Amino acid sequence: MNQSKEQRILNFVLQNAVRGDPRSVMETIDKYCSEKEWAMNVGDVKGVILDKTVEEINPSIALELGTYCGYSAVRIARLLKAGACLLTVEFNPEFAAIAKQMIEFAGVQDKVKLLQGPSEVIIPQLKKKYEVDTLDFVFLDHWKDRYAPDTILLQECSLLRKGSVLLADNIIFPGAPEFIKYIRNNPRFQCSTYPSHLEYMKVQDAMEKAVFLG
Ligand SMILES: O=C(NCCCOCn1ccc2cnccc21)c1cc(-c2ccc(F)cc2)cc(O)c1O
Ligand SMILES: [Mg+2]
Repeated sequence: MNQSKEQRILNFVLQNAVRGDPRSVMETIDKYCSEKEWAMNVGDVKGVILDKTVEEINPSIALELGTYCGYSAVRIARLLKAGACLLTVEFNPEFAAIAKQMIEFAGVQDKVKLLQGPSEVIIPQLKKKYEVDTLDFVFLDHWKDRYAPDTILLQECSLLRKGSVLLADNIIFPGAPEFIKYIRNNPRFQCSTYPSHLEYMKVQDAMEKAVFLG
């Protein structure tokens, strides 16, 4: 049975990156996906916006929706302080299996908890099953039509507190129009837009940051 693109990305990392070195894993994925096969990692350009946001917040507890191959999980986890944790949610079991290996190879597994399933099921479980109080940071990078309903669900589950920061990928391409309409007109969020480019392409994209005001 021939390999998936995601398996080829993982194999390239296992053969070319330095075990235990998150920066090496990120660079190797970016090299493969810019030179050989495009893939929907947040990438090295938007990745800098993600880095700056994580460093500014210095979260104790972060949630990522959309793990994929684990690129942004490695990217976020490498910046987390001792004792901090990233919960990352992946719907697709094959992608989750790839990401688990990627996260372990990078050596950040002690900071990352990978949860496989749909966000609408997992978000309501975060408090009781995963012992979350409130989230300091949420990175939205999953189905673009789930950004708005999941932002509402996070509020309904009391998972946001005054100052919680959401960062959403792809608000230009593929786009998340319902989310933008919801969040920019909502007095409970302070929004800012970070124009950028689609991963590995010269196509315009942007990230949206939304601070929950409580
Ligand atoms: O579609 C994208 N991401 C989402 C994946 C599925 O996510 C499903 N998924 C993952 C957890 C999770 C939890 N609950 C429900 C669904 C859940 C995505 C797509 C593109 C893109 C850009 C140009 C193209 F020509 C084609 C595609 C770029 C991106 O950066 C993306 O992030
Ligand atoms: Mg994305």
